[in-house]
Amino acid sequence: MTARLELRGISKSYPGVLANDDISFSVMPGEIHAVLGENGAGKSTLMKIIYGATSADAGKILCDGKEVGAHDPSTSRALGIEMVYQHFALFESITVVENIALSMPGKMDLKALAERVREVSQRYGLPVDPQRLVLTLSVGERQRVEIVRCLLRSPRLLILDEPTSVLTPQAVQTLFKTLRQLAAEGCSILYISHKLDELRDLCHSATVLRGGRVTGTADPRAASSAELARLMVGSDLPEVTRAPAERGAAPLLRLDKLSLAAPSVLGTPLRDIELEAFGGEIVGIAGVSGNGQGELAAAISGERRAARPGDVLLDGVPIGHLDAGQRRDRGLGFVPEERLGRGAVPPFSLTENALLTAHRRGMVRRGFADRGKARGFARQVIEKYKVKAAGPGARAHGLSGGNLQKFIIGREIELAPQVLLVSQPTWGVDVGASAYVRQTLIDLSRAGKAVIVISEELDELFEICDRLYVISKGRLSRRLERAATDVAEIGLLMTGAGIDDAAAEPCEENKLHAL
Ligand SMILES: Nc1ncnc2c1ncn2[C@@H]1O[C@H](COP(=O)(O)OP(=O)(O)OP(=O)(O)O)[C@@H](O)[C@H]1O
Repeated sequence: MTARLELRGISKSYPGVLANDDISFSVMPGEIHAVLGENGAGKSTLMKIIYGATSADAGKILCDGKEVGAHDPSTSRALGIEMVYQHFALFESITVVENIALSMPGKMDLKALAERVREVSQRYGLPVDPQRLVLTLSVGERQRVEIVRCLLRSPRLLILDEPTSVLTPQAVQTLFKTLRQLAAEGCSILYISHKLDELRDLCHSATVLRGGRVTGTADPRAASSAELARLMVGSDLPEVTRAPAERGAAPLLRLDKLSLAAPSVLGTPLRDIELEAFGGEIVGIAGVSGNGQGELAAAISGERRAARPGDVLLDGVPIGHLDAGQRRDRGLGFVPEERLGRGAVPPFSLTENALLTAHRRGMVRRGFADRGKARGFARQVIEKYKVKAAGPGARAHGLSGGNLQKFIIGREIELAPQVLLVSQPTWGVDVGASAYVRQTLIDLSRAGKAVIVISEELDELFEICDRLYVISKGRLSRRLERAATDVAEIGLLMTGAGIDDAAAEPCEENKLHAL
C-alpha cells in the first residue's frame, strides 16, 4: 500500500535553532499517528511544513506517492490535507457558517452551506449550530467548528495540533469517536498531544521528536505512559515531592462574600464567594471551564475591582478597590490562562515581556526602563526554567507554546509574590516541564507563600494541592481538604450538586446588571 504521507529528510531552521533536523517517517491511509516530544521539539513546525503554512529548507513531502512541491495551505487543501491549529483562527463577531464560508474557495451559498454544516456535524457526532455567533461559543464548541470546517472538505490527511487542551473529558471522548470513525473511512490523522494517556487510547503509532530529530518510534497502545515519557525526555521523569504543608496563622488572601456582576451578557456572575488561601499551602479551584473561573481570576488579580474594598483582603488589608498594578505592587502575582496576548505580548522580546511585570523589581530608573537589568532577569528566567529560546532577545511569538508558558510562570515566581494565582499552569506544557512547574509551585508554597491554582485537570489538582474548592455557575463550594476528598466528590460538586443553591438567585448587583 502507498503511504498517504511520506516525509523524507525534512529540515528547517530559525535564527539560532534547528527546529526540524532531517525528519523522515510515513503515515498509512487510515492510520492515527502521534507525534510526541518535549516543548520546542519541533512538532508544530513540522505540521506547518506539511500543511504548507511554512516551508522546509530541505527535504521532500510525498502525498499518496506523489511529490508535493512548493505548496501553501490552499494547495494543501486541494490535496486533501487539513489542519486544526493549537490556537483557533475564528472571527468572533460573525456566525459559524460565515466563518466556514471564509475558508471555502469561491462564492458560497450560505443557506446550502449551513445545511451541509448540519449534515456533517450530525454524521460525526459534533453538534454545531451554523447560525450561532462565534463569540457565544465555548472553547469546546469552537474546537468543534474548526473540526467540522475541515471535515466538510472530506480530508485525506487531518492534522490536529494539541486539540484536547481546551476540552472537557467528555468532549475528548466525543472527539476520539469522531477521529476513529474518520480513520475507519480511510482518513489518516496526525495527532500532537502531551497527554500520554490519550495517545495510548487513540493512536496506532507514534514518532518521537527531540531537539528537532526523530529519536524513536513506538506503538503507543503497547507502551506505558512512563515508557512514552522516557522516550520523549530521554530519562525517567522526576517525582514531584511534597513536604507537609505548614499553614500560616492567618490567610494571606481572603475573599469575603465577594459578588460581582457578569462582565458581559455571556459572562458568569460571581456570587458570595468565600475563599481563604494561607501561606504555606496550595489551594486548587476545580471546575468545568465557563463556570466563572475567568471572572474569579479577574476579581482576584484586580482586572476587575470589587464592589467593596473589604471583599478582597491581602494579608488582612482590604484591596478590593485596587487595580491589577496596585495589587501586584502589594505582592499579588498572577499568571493568566491565555499566554498570547495577556500573559505575554507576542511581538515583544522576552526582555520586554519580562519588563511588563518585573519593572517593579528595580528595573526603572528616573522613569526609564533599565534594559540591562531586564535582560539579566529574562536570562535568569530562561536558564532556571529551562525555556528553549534563542535568548532574551527572542520574540514571544517565536517560542513554542509550552516554552512561553514556562517563561511566564517563571517570570511571576521570580518576582517572589506573597500570593500567586495561576490559571491552567500546565496547558500545553510537556510532561517533564509540567513536573518542574508543579514542583516549583509546591516549593513556592512551602516557602510560606500562598498559591492558588485554577485548573480543569483534576489529576494536577490532586497532585499538588493541599485544599480544594469547586466552582460551579459562579459559586464556590465549601473548602475541602485534599486528603479527605476524592475525584468522585469533586466531580459531583462540579455538576453544581451540593453547592448551596439558596443564593443562586441573582445578587442585587446582577439584577441591576440585567436591567
Ligand atoms: N516563527 C518562529 N521564529 C523563530 N523560532 C521559531 C519559530 N517557530 C518555531 N520556532 C522555534 O523552533 C523550535 C521548535 O518549535 P515548535 O513550535 O515546532 O515546537 P513544538 O514541539 O511544537 O513545541 P510545543 O510542544 O511547546 O508546542 C523552538 O525552539 C521554537 O522556538
